[in-house]
Parts: sequence; C-alpha cells; structure tokens
Amino acid sequence: MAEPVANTQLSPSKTLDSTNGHDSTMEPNQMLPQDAQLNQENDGVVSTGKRSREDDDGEERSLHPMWKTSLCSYYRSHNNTCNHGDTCRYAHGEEELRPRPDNTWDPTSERAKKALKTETDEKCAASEDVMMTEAVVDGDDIDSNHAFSKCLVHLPRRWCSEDLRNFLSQQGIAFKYAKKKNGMMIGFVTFEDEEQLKSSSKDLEGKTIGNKTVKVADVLNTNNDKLTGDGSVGKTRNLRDVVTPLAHIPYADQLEQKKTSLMQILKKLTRNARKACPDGVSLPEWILNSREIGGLPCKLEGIIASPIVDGYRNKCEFSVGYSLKGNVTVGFMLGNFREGVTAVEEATECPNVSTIASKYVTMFQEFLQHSDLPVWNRFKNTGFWRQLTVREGRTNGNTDHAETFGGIAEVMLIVQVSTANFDDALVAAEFKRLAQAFVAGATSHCPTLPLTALFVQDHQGISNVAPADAPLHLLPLPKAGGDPEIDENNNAMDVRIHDYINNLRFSISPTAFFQVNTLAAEKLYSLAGDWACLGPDTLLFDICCGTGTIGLTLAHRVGMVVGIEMNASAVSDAHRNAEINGIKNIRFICSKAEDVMGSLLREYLNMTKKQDDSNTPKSGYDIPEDSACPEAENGEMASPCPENNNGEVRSEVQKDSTSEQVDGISEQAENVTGSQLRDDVNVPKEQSDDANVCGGGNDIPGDSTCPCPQTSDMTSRSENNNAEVVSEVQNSNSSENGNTSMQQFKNVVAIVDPPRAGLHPTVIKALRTHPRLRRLVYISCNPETLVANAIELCTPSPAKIQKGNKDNRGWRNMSSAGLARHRAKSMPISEAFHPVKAMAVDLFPHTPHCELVMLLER
Ligand SMILES: C[S@@+](CC[C@H](N)C(=O)[O-])C[C@H]1O[C@@H](n2cnc3c(N)ncnc32)[C@H](O)[C@@H]1O
Repeated sequence: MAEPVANTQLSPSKTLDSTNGHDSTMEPNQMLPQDAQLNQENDGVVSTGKRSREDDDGEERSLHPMWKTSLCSYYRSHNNTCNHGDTCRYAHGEEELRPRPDNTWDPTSERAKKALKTETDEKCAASEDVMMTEAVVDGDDIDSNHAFSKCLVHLPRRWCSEDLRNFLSQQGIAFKYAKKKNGMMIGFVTFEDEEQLKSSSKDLEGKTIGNKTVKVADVLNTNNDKLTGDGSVGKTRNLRDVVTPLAHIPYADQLEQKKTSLMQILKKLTRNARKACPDGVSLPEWILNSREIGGLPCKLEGIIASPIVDGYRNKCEFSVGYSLKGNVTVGFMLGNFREGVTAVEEATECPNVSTIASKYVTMFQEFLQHSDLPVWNRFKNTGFWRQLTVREGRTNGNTDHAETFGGIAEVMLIVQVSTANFDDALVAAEFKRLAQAFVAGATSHCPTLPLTALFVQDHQGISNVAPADAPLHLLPLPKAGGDPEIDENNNAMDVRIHDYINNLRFSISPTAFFQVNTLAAEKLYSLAGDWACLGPDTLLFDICCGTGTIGLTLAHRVGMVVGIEMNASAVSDAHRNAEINGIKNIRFICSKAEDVMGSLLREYLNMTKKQDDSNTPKSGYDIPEDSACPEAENGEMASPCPENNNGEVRSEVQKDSTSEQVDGISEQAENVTGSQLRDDVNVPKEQSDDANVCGGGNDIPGDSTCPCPQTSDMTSRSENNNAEVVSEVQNSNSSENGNTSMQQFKNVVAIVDPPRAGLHPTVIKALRTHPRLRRLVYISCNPETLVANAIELCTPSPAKIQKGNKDNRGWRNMSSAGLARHRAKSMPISEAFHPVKAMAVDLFPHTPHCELVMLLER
C-alpha cells in the first residue's frame, strides 16, 4: 500500500512522476472508469496510481477507443505545453479532443458543458410548460375574461403584481388586469378583447427580463374547454414519466443506471476531501488508493435489488385537483406548483403504486364528483378537499391476508381537508358520506379490501405538507349494511397500522415515518447491522430512529441501543414497538439529535472511558482490543434478549449548547444551510418543511413534480422536547441492581439514517470529535448529503486549528460539498474517519432514487 504523501503548499494532492516530470495523478474529473480501463489495458499502471502519457506503441495506441478523449491537465495548467507533444494520449486542447465510445465528452471540456447546458435547458423548457388547471384570477375577473387571458412565464420570482403591471406599461403593452403570484415565475394578464389579446401577445413575444425571455402561454382553465391551449401541454408530459422516469427500462438496467450515477456522486467525496486536506498534512491512504478504483472513496460493492418491483409503496399521498381535461382528479401533480403546474393526473400508469391504493383512489375520486364541497385551489388557497394518503400494513404471513393483496392486511386512509370557512354541519355530513363511501367500496370488492382506519387531517397551509401537529380526527367507519357505526370511541392517537420487519411487529401511527418499501427496507437494515460489527459489547446509537426500526431489529445483537428521534409520535410508536416485541435493552430519546447528541455521547461514553482507564493504562482513544467484529448474522432475527437490559444512565442529558453556534458559523447561517442543501438537491421548499416525513423518494408528495422525497429540515426550529429527554434519561437511571453496566460497551457504533437534508453540523461534530466512536454506518436516501457529511467526517484535521472564517457571505452560492469543505476547516482537531465500503439498496424501483449505505471507520 502506498505511503501517505506529504501534502505540499503547491498542490496538495499531487506527486511528480519522475519518469516524465508530469503530474502523475489524475485530475479527479478525469478519473473516469474509462480512464482506469485505458490505464489497465495499456500500461498496467493502475496499481501504482500512476499513468504513462506517452504513446509507446505509436499508431496502435492512437486507435485505442479512449485515445485523446480526455483533456491533458498538464497541458492546460502549463501554458499549453506538454513534454509529450503529439505522443501524449491526452488531448491538447478542445480541437484535439475526441468523443468517448459512449458518445460523451470529457466532462471538463467545453463541449461537455455545452451539451449539459442544452440538456438542462431542454429539461427546464419542458418543466416550464404552464399546466395551471385552476382558476387563477380573483373574483369576477375570471368568469368573464378568461378567454382573453394569457399566462406569462419566466418572470422574476420576487416580482409582485405591481412589478408586472409596471413592466407591461413600460413596454407599452396594453392590458386590462395583470396578476403575479408571489414566489412563482408566472403571471396572468387579461386583455380587453380578442384584438388586444392578439396584438399585445405579439408585442410580448421575445421580450426579455434579465437574461430570460418571457414566454407567452395559453391559460388552462377548468371552466371552459380550451384546456390545452396550443396543444403543446398535454403532449410534453406524461405522469408515468414524471413520477417513475425509469419505468420504461428493464429493472436490471435501472439498477445499473443508479449504480453509475452513485459512483459519480461518490467521487465528489474523494475530490473534496483531497481539496480540503490541510497544507502540510499527509493525504490519507483512502484518498491515495482511490486512484486504483477510478477515483471512488471506497469500493461501491453493488446495489441490492428490491424484492418487489411493482406496487411496492406502502404509502402514497395523492393530490386532489383538476386534470388537464378539467376533471376533478385524485392523483399526482404533473409538475411543480411554483413553476405554474397544478394539473393533477390519475396515477393508474405509475407502476410503484399498489393495487389497493389505486382502488381507494378511484373510490375517493368518484365520491368527489358528487361532493358539495370544492376541491382545493392551490393558486387561491381556497377550497376543501386537498389530499388522500393511503398507508398499508402487511401481515407476517400467518393470517388470511397472507395470500390476498400481496400480504397487505391493514389500510389507513388519511384525507386532508381545509375546514376553515365551511359550515360545521355540512362538513360533518360530508365526512359521514365519505366514510360510508369507503366502507361500501371496500366491502363491494371481492375479497373485501382491508380498511383499518379513516382519518381526516385539517390543514390550512399553502402546500399539502402539513406539520406533524396538524389536527387529526378519526372518522367512525360504519359497518357494512347500514349497521351502527363502529370505532366511535377510539382515540385517534391510539389507532395505528402494523407491519413486520425481520419478524418483529411494528406499530405505525398516521404521521410517523416508516420506509415505504418494507421488504427492501428489511435488506437495508440487515446490511447496516452486518456492517456495524455488532456484539454483546456494543452500544449502538440509532440516530434519527423514527419508529425504532433499525435499533429494534438489531437490539438482540448488541448490549444496548439508544435511539434518537425528534417526532414525538414516532417515539411513542418506538416505545410501543419495543414493548410488543419484548425488547428491553433499548432507550428512545425524543429530541432533535443536534440538541442532545454531544451530551448523550459524553454521558454514555465518558463513564465508560473512565472505567476503562482505571482498568487499562492505554489511551481511551484506542480501539478496544476485543472489539473484533463478530460473525454477521445477515440480519436474521433471533428472539429478543431481555437479559440485555443493562444500559443504565447516571445523569441527566443536557441540551447541547453547541447547536446554537457552530464554529463561527451563526445559527442563522446554519439554518439557511439547511435550505441550501435543500436547494442543492432540488427539493421544493413547500415539500421540505415537514420535519417528520423524509427519505429518498419516501413519500410521493401530493404537491410535487415527482415522487421525490419530502425533506425534513434538520435545522428547522420545531418544538424542542428537551424536558422529555431529561425525563427519559432519568427513568433509565433507576438501575435495578444499583450498578451500571456501562463498562461492557467496548464497541461503540452509530447508525445514522437522517432525512434528505443530512445530519445537522452539530451532530457531525459530536460524532467526529468523540474518540470512542470508532465505527459509523451512514444510511442515506440522498447521496449528495451523505457525501457532504462524509467530507466533514473524513477530512484530516490540520496540525493546528485554523480559526473559522467569520465572513460567511459566500456560503449562499456554495454547493453542499463546498460548504462541507468550509466547515471541515473549523472542525476541532480530531481523528478523521475513512470510508471503508459502500453499497446501495434499491427501495424505489422505477425512480432515480435509492438508499446508499456507507461504512466509516477510524
Ligand atoms: C429517513 S427517516 C429514518 C427513520 C428510521 N431510521 C427508519 O428507517 O424508519 C429520518 C427520521 O429522522 C427524523 N428526524 C428528522 N430530523 C431530525 C432531527 N433533527 N433529529 C432527530 N430526528 C430527526 C425524522 O422524523 C425521521 O423519523
């Protein structure tokens, strides 16, 4: 294995190739698999990480498919000179550059950038079609004037209606009304008559605002039959392509595609950690070795396929709205509301939706055709019916339902409405009819469809993403045949559905997170457990534990689990799940991880360290000798082990003060960082404010373009349940035998499974700076944020800490990786982790999403 190379001022990651004076390391962005292949095939230097640029074999080399397909970094950085002249295998300038065998260009080249821009522009153009199927102009204007209205696209988001009117006046464009919706890039202009509409539309064509050309489109209106305007709208998008863009290719190819794109993302970890490696500090071995694996930070061991590929989602959120044809529809939105898309189309063609969910959607849609209450209008924020969520729970194979409906035995329906300004009696009557409609629909089906509970969620907010505490009411379900109502006295919060993972039964309340593909999640958790090297001596932190799935399925393999989760109802489910499965060696802390992580590590581990120190003269930073990884159990669940009830805690957990101020980056900056990360991954803001729903492609959001995951904002200010943390820990303080067994936890492992936004910087800092934590398994539904967090965890510390740059003005425009490099600089001096291996698990067939697991050790 190569020795670490001293990191020089000049070029932190480079060594000189003594044979030709060239920079012998690949430019990171040149380190493509094809490059590696080229090296391997032609000069066999892959194992040393060096490459020979010279064309030893003359003509034969020039025929190689990779010949001159990458730009020569030496030539570029040495004033267009290269010792190898024409014999260099790399292209000297754009003119010499050849396309690669797969018809792509060196990604650093102008051609590649241009191709990318064209592709992006095309995508943007497609996404900017106006599909507003709702009344968009207030009051009387709409009914009399919609025929003379046009929609303008590409307006600055920050503009208000007055800005639009000023612009039109300045340009000399005649109009009657003009309206701009805040935060969106579209506006609506109504003209006096057809003649004015025609001439003004002509005048508007080609007008630019900033660097954008204003687009004039027809208004889609549900009140007339001129629905698709110039006919372009309906043709440009198809819901199946929007929601499940990979559905048209075979599943094996989907997996390959995901693997390739993960590799590209993973390479950013190597590149950024190399860049961030402080001057004068040796590059860590994993970075040096990355040259041998195409620039990857560690091997990507593969991708585990989902055991079921179609109808796998156990939770779908269906929006209520108007289709392009103007029908009241329950389905998914064709695009993003902020870009002017409100059209909702039926999800019948989306292969990830289950049969049962589709049936309930049809029942609801039929019900809405005859409802006295209006559907929600996203533009005006008025209306009543908003969304239907269908959640399903499976049996463990021992009941009548095992064969029918693919094992789905329980169904929870949550109908989101906005009751404000509606008559109570009318609302109550509609709810009663709704419950009857669902029961009639379920029982008329043969065999009868499962229907466990029907909730209504009252939510007035702009988007359908309701806060966790939005009021939930349980509607009584009438017995079939008009018998008296049942469930009337049930407490809404006590009603849950159930599912099984590794033979453990999980209780799931209406708003708690649960992975949407249970069978694939089982594989994910088993993998995480196997990589975590668990044993009876292990203290396992399950960070962002939701209903406790990871910790509970692994509890029998460790001494103790501490689960941390901010959603109170998920924590209450987690307690219940521990109880119903007889698992006692687990504690759940209801709090934001950033508020308690540091304190928990100190409370649990310092004690161990002290006790360890008294037994051994060795530094507490050493990996305990007996922490060797026990045999992996492949996730097979043995019986719960109540005898492991030994994780007592001595003192209270204090809220971490560090979460307010992180290394010179103000709280405000950190908060925006959350949205920065959100922006980086293109998660619409309106989907991202629910701190309780999360996961890559975990919830098909009603208000979103695609089944992209709703984001939990790790930095959002929600109620901090610190009091609960304290009491939780105090409870566990009452040791039955009056003596703590902390000394047995010689192996301390964290499994983190954060929402899309990744871990809060305070949590990263706590994990990185606690020397007893030697192993960390990072599960992520968003590889970009995994990479960003791993940059902070894996970049070596400088010999001496540099004070953080207080001038953070540039952070807004930084990528998540750039921001992570910036933070890494002010990380307290601590031993860095290194990436050991990574593996993907496909929880979301037919979509570009998948879960990524990475093992980090030190
Ligand atoms: C991707 S889910 C994983 C849940 C669980 N590990 C599972 O697989 O079912 C992320 C969880 O993190 C929780 N969460 C989000 N932000 C958090 C924070 N700041 N602190 C603690 N938990 C958080 C969410 O409520 C959610 O339950």
